[in-house]
Amino acid sequence: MRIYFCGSIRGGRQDLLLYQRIVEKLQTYGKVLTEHVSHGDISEKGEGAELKDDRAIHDRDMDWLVTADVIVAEVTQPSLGVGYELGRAVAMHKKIFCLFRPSSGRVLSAMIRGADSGCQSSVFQVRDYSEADVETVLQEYFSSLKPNADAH
Ligand SMILES: O=c1[nH]c(=O)n([C@H]2C[C@H](O)[C@@H](COP(=O)(O)O)O2)cc1CO
Repeated sequence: MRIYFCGSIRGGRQDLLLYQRIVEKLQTYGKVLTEHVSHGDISEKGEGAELKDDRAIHDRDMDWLVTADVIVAEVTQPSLGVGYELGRAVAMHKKIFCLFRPSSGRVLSAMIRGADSGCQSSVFQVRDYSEADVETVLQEYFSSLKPNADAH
């Protein structure tokens, strides 16, 4: 399974340690295309600071998004890039799982929460969770996916 993980970079790196736990868990289900989002050496300046120009980052990520079987996004730390990736993924009819921590004190954007139709089979799902439960929540989601998603 090809998994595209979305997490804040220029929106702020406060949740980096949690992204690392998420990516580690996701790697037990398949290939994480955007593993770099969890790398501690990428600051809130982004990869572009040393490595790549912004167009190269955008085009590479969109190519990965096209090939992804499922998108997992940690949406607690607001990020324009994550919002953009999710909008593009919706247009591609991808399966999307968003994770939000109410304990942050933030209120999730209506454009993300409102994209979840509320039914369990929705292709766009938003899950409220607490940090301690992140692995369990991911396990529940991946075991609910149809077996043919594993074919890649
Ligand atoms: O350097 C980067 N590399 C990269 O892959 N991204 C992608 C992956 C992340 O899920 C998302 C983060 O967007 P933002 O930087 O606006 O928080 O955009 C974003 C940046 C910087 O904007």
